[in-house]
Amino acid sequence: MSKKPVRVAVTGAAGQIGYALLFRIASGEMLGKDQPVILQLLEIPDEKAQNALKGVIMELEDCAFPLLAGIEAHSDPMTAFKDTDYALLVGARPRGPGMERADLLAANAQIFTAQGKALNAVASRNVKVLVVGNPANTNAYIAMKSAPDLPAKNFTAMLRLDHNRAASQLAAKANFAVGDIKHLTVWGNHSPTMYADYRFATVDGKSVKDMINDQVWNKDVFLPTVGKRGAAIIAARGLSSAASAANAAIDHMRDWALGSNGEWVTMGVPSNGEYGIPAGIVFGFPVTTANGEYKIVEGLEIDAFSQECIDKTLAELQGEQDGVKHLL
Ligand SMILES: NC(=O)C1=CN([C@@H]2O[C@H](COP(=O)(O)OP(=O)(O)OC[C@H]3O[C@@H](n4cnc5c(N)ncnc54)[C@H](O)[C@@H]3O)[C@@H](O)[C@H]2O)C=CC1
Ligand SMILES: O=C([O-])CC(=O)C(=O)O
Repeated sequence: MSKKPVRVAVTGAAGQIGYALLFRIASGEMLGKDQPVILQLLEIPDEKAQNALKGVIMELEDCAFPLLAGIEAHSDPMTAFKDTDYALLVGARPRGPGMERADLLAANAQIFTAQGKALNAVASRNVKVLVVGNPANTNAYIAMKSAPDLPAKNFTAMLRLDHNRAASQLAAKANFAVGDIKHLTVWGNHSPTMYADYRFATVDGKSVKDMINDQVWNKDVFLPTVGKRGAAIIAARGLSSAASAANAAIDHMRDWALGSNGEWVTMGVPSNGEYGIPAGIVFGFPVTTANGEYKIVEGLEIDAFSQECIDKTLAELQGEQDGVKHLL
């Protein structure tokens, strides 16, 4: 018997990430090749954006995806999020050259109070929320705080792009296949302060740290390369990363919904006090996922250098949160 369709809301659906994301969701890459989906697409109530959304919908129709059980266009989050099971909050202003993601807070924060309230009012009580719009951790925090009737744990931020970037840099450095790396993580904020940590990573049971054995490369090359990759892409493309961001969003939601088979993945999730991160801060952690739930990997040793990195990214997140207090 075929499965009942689930509802997937995507905001910013006519934007560049939206264009790289929707077709993959509709083809079953996110929730499985046996899971029908109804897409609930939100764009701003502006003629140009709504027209662009119509065009995207025409293309989705023209793909004749067997799993696409319905498509809706919306201009109001209160209708877009009705009964939604999954919400991918992508719609927000991207940064341009010379900006940091935190510079977007003023422009984007209000989007996430409104959308948090709408999710609180009309979404499925089990909705799984992924915030992609930047600054992603703090926007997820805002949405979570604006939705007091939904479980806080259901609000997550995207650090998977950073995780994937780190895996790729390590594979190139130590000459292994990128898909073979296990136990990698990225701690903290989706910003240049993030701490990509390969101390526990292995390939075929061998330690990646031992294979590389170069703390200077870690500190002076690897961490800045991963941390500033978004800016490097903006400098090269004139636009922020879109296909790789969409791919990371698919990875994040797929693993959350379908499980990571014991493997670590990185998700930005509200802390419960793990590793000394104050409760409620949306922080990148190593997690494993099973049965639609994630679990933070606990008990890892944090050495002095790692603690310094974690403290730095935490301080930045606390500063961002202080800056949005008046909205909550
Ligand atoms: N967390 C991450 O790893 C990444 C995050 N991003 C962020 O994702 C966001 C979207 O990026 P792009 O798709 O490249 O931008 P874009 O400008 O191409 O598209 C954004 C779309 O969102 C729409 N939008 C704006 N406000 C909205 C609202 N209140 N409700 C619904 N739709 C709304 C716009 O009309 C536009 O069509 C940006 O904030 C960007 O910085 C981008 C890459 C990676
Ligand atoms: O850097 C940006 O502004 C877009 C983004 O978040 C990324 O590519 O990591």
